Amino acid sequence: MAFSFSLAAFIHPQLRHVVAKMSLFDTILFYVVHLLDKFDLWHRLPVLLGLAYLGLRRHLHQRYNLLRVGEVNGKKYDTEEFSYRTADGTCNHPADHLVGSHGTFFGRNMPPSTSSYGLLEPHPVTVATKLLERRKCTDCGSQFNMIACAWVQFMIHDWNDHMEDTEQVELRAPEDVAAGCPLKSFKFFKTRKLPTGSPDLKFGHLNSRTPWWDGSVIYGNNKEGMIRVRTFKDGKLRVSGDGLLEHDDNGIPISGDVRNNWAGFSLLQALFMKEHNAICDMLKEHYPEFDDEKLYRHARLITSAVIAKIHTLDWTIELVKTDTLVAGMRINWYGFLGKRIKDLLGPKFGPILSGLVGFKRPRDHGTPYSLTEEFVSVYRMHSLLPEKIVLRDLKSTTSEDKSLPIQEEIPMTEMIGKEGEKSLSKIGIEQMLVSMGHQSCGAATLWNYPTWMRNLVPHDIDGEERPDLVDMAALEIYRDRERGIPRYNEFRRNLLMIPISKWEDLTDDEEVIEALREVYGDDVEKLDLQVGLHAEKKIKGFAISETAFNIFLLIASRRLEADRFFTTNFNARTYTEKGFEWVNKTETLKDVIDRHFPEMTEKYMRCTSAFAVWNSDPNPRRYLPLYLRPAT
Ligand code: HEM
Repeated sequence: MAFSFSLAAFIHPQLRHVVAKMSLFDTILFYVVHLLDKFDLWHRLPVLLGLAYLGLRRHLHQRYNLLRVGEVNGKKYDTEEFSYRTADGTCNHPADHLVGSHGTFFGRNMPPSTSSYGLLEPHPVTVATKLLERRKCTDCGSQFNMIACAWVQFMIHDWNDHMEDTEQVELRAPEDVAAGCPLKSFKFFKTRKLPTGSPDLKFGHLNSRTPWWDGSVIYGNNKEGMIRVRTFKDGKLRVSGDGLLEHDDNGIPISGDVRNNWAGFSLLQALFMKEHNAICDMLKEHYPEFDDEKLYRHARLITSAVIAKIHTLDWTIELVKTDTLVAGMRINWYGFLGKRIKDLLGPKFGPILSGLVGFKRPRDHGTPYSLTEEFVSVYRMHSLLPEKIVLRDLKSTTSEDKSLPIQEEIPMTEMIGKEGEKSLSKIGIEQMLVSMGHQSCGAATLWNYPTWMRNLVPHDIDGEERPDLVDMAALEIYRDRERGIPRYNEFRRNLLMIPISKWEDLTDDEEVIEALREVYGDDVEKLDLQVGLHAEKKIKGFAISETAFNIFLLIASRRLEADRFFTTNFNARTYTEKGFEWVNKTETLKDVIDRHFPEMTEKYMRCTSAFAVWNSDPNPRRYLPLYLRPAT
């Protein structure tokens, strides 16, 4: 009794209630995680111990942070007949054809906010003006470049977008900040809110994109979208002669997703449509009996797996650049025993030893797959976008460190939407790709929200420009509140993380603390999630906050392990022998770039990953095996 009392006293008072709902086993795991959190220790541990911490934390999130929103009442179907990714994301879950399809509910990682603060408390435009708007562009150094920034939008447009209502809201800038705001007021559509029919979470929002990692950003989210991009010849997609996207008569790109596009995003769409077409050529050569439909279906499976693999083994490793995370992400794909053993023996030894990918059945931990409201919030990374694109002169000779002289600086406003498409076609795919490779992207910090996004022309779902401009910085604060996302401290408690009790727990930056006090007083509970995520002290090597990372830890695994085409059907039988080989041989974005532009990285890239700044140093050679390394 005395023992359990003293243990309870060890837990942060605001987290004691979470233990009440846990099993004894989970309570013990939670104590271990909490102890390491108290001393801010896990990321300083040697790789193996750090991995053990992440394993325990992920287990707890799988048990306590997956909430079902609404019922999915699809049918059972013949999984053999549907051994391909459908246009609208149906027929992936083995027992319910609707799970994860276009137009289903977003799930949740935690209950909606319980705070009593109003939608306008403090006013979103005040938060945007005093804490978010960029003062001067802070970049990510050599860690992350503009390809990495475009990549994350490329992923978001594969996974999620909220359906809108037909009713509009208007936000007016409060008088004391209005003079500093490009828009004194702006209008936008409410998020569409629907009853779920379930007693716990009564309302929910619908996802207009298929949440599976199915490449819908290039293939579309339904049948009409798919028809738009296909040539219906040899399985191929429509790509223009200059290697970029084709456009319709209104100047809108032909691609799976065209909303709020910019040149870098379109470029990645074009690159992976080319990848799809190259896969079609390869398949046709080896399987001449395949018709257009069969070529398309197999090429889609293969391309989607290549994208998922690059995100897991290349992009994420650059985002959270520590030895522990390199090991963790590789274990997600290949397992603890590594690539060589998996290639040799197959995924025989379960998810930890052989990886989540190829596991014999998908796992959803009792909650049907969807992406979540909180996942969307932690991916609000518009501060990665710069004020201008720095174009490099490819005609000049590179210096020894592969640096290139600057040819021109183009404001981002000329790189977005239809105008951006025109700029890109003048620049061309190669110059744009190399230039993006050489430019560092913005950092996820306060006072770094792009100024041009405070009077942005948003698109509708068809890529048409809307008449009402929006202040995105303020809109994002409003969106989280409107969707019931808990504020920062409640969000952390729900993620079993230690909440802050004073501003100094969040940051050492005096200037930031002063500004937080000006907007929120001393009430740390009022702090908006976005502000907290951007203000939080970062773990060494992390380009994002630890709070955001904990959502990634859960969902990055879930996107793989819940998907039939990354588990039961991740094999040569479904992908074809040659297709499976294609996925196995592609590890990084550099591999894809090398395939389509054979001389580019050799000539212009010095660093190891195509997501780092290209003229920066490659990763140093390390002799100690990864699992034996001390903390980074
Ligand atoms: C030029 C580039 C971009 C433009 C013009 C743009 C614009 C927009 C707009 C207008 C919205 C909808 C706002 C609303 O009504 O709620 C949005 C949503 C969003 N954007 Fe971007 N964005 C860009 C790049 C990015 C990047 C680089 C990221 C990084 C992850 C990103 C992440 C998101 C997310 C997570 C949402 C919320 C989606 C949802 O509601 O489900 N965007 N963006």
